[in-house]
Amino acid sequence: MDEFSFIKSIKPGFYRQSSLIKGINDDAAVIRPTGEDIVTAVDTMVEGVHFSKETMQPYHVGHRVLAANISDLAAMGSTPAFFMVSLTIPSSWNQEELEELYEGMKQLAHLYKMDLIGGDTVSGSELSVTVTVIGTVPKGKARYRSAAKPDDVLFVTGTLGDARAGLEWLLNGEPKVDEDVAYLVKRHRTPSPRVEFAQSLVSLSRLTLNDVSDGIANEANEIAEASDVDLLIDAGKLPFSKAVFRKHPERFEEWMFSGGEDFELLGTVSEEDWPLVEKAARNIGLPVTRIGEVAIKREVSPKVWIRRDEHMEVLGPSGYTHLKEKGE
Ligand SMILES: Nc1ncnc2c1ncn2[C@@H]1O[C@H](COP(=O)(O)OP(=O)(O)O)[C@@H](O)[C@H]1O
Ligand SMILES: Cc1ncc(C[n+]2csc(CCOP(=O)(O)OP(=O)(O)O)c2C)c(N)n1
Ligand SMILES: [Mg+2]
Ligand SMILES: [Mg+2]
Ligand SMILES: [Mg+2]
Repeated sequence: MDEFSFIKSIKPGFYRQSSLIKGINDDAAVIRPTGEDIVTAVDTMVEGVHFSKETMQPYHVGHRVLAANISDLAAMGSTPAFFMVSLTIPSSWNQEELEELYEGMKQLAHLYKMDLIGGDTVSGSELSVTVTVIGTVPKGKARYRSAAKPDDVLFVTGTLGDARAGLEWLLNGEPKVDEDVAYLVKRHRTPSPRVEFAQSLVSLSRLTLNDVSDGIANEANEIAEASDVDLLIDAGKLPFSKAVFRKHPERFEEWMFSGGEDFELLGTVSEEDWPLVEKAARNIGLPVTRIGEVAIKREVSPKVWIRRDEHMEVLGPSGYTHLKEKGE
């Protein structure tokens, strides 16, 4: 199948968003804004970096790459609307696998009423999928990393470290699959972006959000730096699943900080608004945990501190980093 018949095969039969004027089949797509602010983000998944044929089937790659992008929209408080897909295809991937990859995206697109409105297709040496997402947010309601203020409550949704534990089993696990393994692998392969949670907080006047892609050690430092404040995290309060505790009692704490790919939301909110955050989470059946607080900077540069009993230590940005220097 050549490039043009491939594009024909993935072109959606209908569009869901009324603001779309032109979708696939011209030089570019056209959207007519409805008065809300437009939010956009892009993330890439590359074979050998974000997945391998051992860790994911094509369906999971499709799901994971769109979920990672939707997660960035969620972290801005935005409602997803459109996505575009740029594919580099190696000769080792066949037509059926590519269709499965699109099927993984389709399921999520359906859930969030998103339209596929364009993309690009080239051949290359390994599979790379780049997804661009476009969403909307009511004017002035985008949720920035720079919004944290001293005395805010620091919170996180869901549980941490599960995706890393799922990856561990996929790479080094024993063949036996029990309920815990199935749960952890699912968390790695088909993460759920926390869109509804962020949307349900739209009435709050001030809220900080950042999604957990690299690990909270990185994301907490991003909030501290952007807001020029310190964050204090109570190590004993970090939320973890029974599955990760049972399978990796020695390693799960490290993975909660730097495992990454959980796609939960880390955020801060005023003490006064914290009960509204708890209520919003309860309404959609998503756990949210108060894990610490925001404080005035102790030193010149903003820092994240981990509190264990009465002992405090600095938490550096130890999550996943691309382009590491040699020897690191
Ligand atoms: N190659 C690039 N060119 C331009 N902007 C980039 C590039 N890589 C990352 N960015 C921008 O840098 C910021 C941080 O990126 P990243 O850490 O990947 O965010 P996230 O972890 O939320 O996906 C974002 O605003 C992103 O758009
Ligand atoms: C085979 C394989 N090895 C290692 C990992 C771990 N890993 C790869 S990328 C990544 C971090 C998240 O990806 P990134 O591109 O940094 O996302 P962003 O922060 O831009 O959203 C992690 C933990 C993996 N998922 N699969
Ligand atoms: Mg990114
Ligand atoms: Mg992000
Ligand atoms: Mg991201």
